[in-house]
Amino acid sequence: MLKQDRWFAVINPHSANGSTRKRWPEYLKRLGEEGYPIDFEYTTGPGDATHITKRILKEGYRKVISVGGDGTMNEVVNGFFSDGQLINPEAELAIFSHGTGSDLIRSLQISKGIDPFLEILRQGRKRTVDVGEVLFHDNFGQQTHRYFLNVADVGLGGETVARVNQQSKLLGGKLSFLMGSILSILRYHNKVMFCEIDGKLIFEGRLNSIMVANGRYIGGGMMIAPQAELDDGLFDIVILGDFSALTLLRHLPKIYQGTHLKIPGVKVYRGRFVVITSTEKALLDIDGEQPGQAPLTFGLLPKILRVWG
Ligand SMILES: Nc1ncnc2c1ncn2[C@@H]1O[C@H](COP(=O)(O)OP(=O)(O)OP(=O)(O)O)[C@@H](O)[C@H]1O
Repeated sequence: MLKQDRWFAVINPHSANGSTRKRWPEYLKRLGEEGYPIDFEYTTGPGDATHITKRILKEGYRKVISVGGDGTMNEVVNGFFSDGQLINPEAELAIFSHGTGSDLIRSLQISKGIDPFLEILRQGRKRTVDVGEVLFHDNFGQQTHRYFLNVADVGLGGETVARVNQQSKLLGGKLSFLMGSILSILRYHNKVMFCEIDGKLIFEGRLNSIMVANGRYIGGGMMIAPQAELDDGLFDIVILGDFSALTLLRHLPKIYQGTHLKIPGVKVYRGRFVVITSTEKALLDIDGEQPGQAPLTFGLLPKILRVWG
């Protein structure tokens, strides 16, 4: 079989608290038995999934599987691009979610596990989805950029992810993020931010956080942008206003259910270009990773990436 017809899996052995390394051989065997022989490589550390993906796409592979959590998927998506363009516009991504949080597959309405994954391969269903791009300052103050499929946010989410990712996620994604969120809500101070959408200043003042959403879920299952569509060519921008910690904690169940948009102080907009600045240090979260901080400039690449599922 030619490289372009074979699947290549990029595997983060460290994901799901290390269980991915233990279980991959059994999944590989099953995939082979079902008629899907798979080439693969384990990542060796943060950022490696991007390098591996770029390399194999340049070698001629076209079908890539991300095996790990949301962080791995984000790194793999970043590997589809080089010099601001897709390395191969025909390339395709399948997501075998084996992490703790799994917010992207919630947005794609894919279930976890080898059987639903095999079903996706058998059915051959694909969607062409939008990809977000954000320019930001990394934690050393250098300007850099990153692509994302799901949700990027600034403010409380950035602080929560920084906290949760420093700890083990042995309690599972949902509980780890819930506890991280509660601790962060109690310690966080709302920040003055300015938000411009498609050239118009739509918000200036003190607020809790701004979500720039392509998908719907963050934080291990909070439906933060219930109306977002992965392929509508637009971001849903959700602003959580100047809430006190107690008010936010009271509303937390509504955020999990996606019924928070009617709460006074929550605002939703749609747009394609978003600029966010802050007078204070405001941390960025991209697909569950915390790579830097504001100022942020977002753009959307409409219907650009082929995803199985
Ligand atoms: N070989 C490796 N060793 C250690 N860390 C790695 C390795 N490969 C990748 N990473 C890093 O592991 C981090 C977590 O990965 P990932 O998000 O896929 O798993 P998770 O935390 O279990 O899942 P989720 O984000 O869905 O909760 C990422 O920041 C990634 O860069």
